[in-house]
Amino acid sequence: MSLSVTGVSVRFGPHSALSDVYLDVADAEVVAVLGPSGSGKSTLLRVIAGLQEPSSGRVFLDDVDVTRVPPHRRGLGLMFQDGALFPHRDVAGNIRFGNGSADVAALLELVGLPSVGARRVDTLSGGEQQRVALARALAPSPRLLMLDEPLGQLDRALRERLVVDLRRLFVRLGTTVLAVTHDQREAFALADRLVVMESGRIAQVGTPREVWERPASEFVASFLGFTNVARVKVVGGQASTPWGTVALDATDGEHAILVRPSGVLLDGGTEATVDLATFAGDRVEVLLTIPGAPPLEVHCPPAVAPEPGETVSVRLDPAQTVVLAG
Ligand SMILES: Nc1ncnc2c1ncn2[C@@H]1O[C@H](COP(=O)(O)OP(=O)(O)OP(=O)(O)O)[C@@H](O)[C@H]1O
Repeated sequence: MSLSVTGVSVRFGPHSALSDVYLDVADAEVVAVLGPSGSGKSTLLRVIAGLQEPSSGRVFLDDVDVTRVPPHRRGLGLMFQDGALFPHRDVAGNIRFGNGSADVAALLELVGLPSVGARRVDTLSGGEQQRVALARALAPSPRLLMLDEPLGQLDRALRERLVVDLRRLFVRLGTTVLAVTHDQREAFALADRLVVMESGRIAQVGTPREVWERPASEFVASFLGFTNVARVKVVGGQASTPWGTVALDATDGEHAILVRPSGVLLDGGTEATVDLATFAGDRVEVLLTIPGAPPLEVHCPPAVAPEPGETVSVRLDPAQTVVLAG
């Protein structure tokens, strides 16, 4: 099922939770909605589900205007944070709730939990409960599945395992999926395309690779965890950054740039002092200080990483310096 949101705004009194949002999702596409707390992610999902009336704008499912259609007649599968399971009922009873004719055994097989149908929900682990909630959302055979923090409360290792299962399941079912998450790694692993939200507006839409390689703005770059962001002046293809000059393919004038941590080379140039070195498995994340400049993050292979207090000299790799739009 395709989805189209056109010009949707939601106001709560003087506060705008969504401002003029446009979004198209193709049939069978998996889209993740990312953004800081309060940026409007849940409100967007609630508008699409019919749980929140927009102040203006429209929602189309397969090109049919459903803006005034009640939630239960939109044919969507919902797995929302507040749609918790009934802990004292058994798994089958939870899945059948509101889905009388559901094939419980087949749904449990689908989410990788065969033979728990008779178990009480409160005897299942957190990860198993998430799978049951997913089975319940899939029970009406929705053509658009909407998930709000599907792996919300789980620990990192379990999330990473389940996200792979989810991705496989969505590909197999061919369901269109819109999933809200605040976890960018989860979004990258799950989605064909990402929507990054900022204060009720869409800050960027693109494939995970596009968003990672070319963040559209300083906001998106910072949200993705990049710290080496600065406003620079470009003259004749040379950018003067607080950390030294670098060749930059941009017009003369002011630009916002991002230097990837792997694009800071420790082989000559501006002198810097190592402030912090944090071991992160396959790399060491090093924070450098240059007098008068913001901190500069660099990722080094563990074998060659400098120690705190050491002096190094840095050079910026033009291939890893990106111009940001906003
Ligand atoms: N019913 C409501 N009444 C008033 N304000 C609301 C209501 N629902 C949401 N808001 C406000 O709208 C903004 C967007 O909220 P929303 O829940 O969509 O954000 P979110 O991105 O999903 O955040 P989180 O990641 O914390 O869940 C917030 O500032 C929130 O306080």
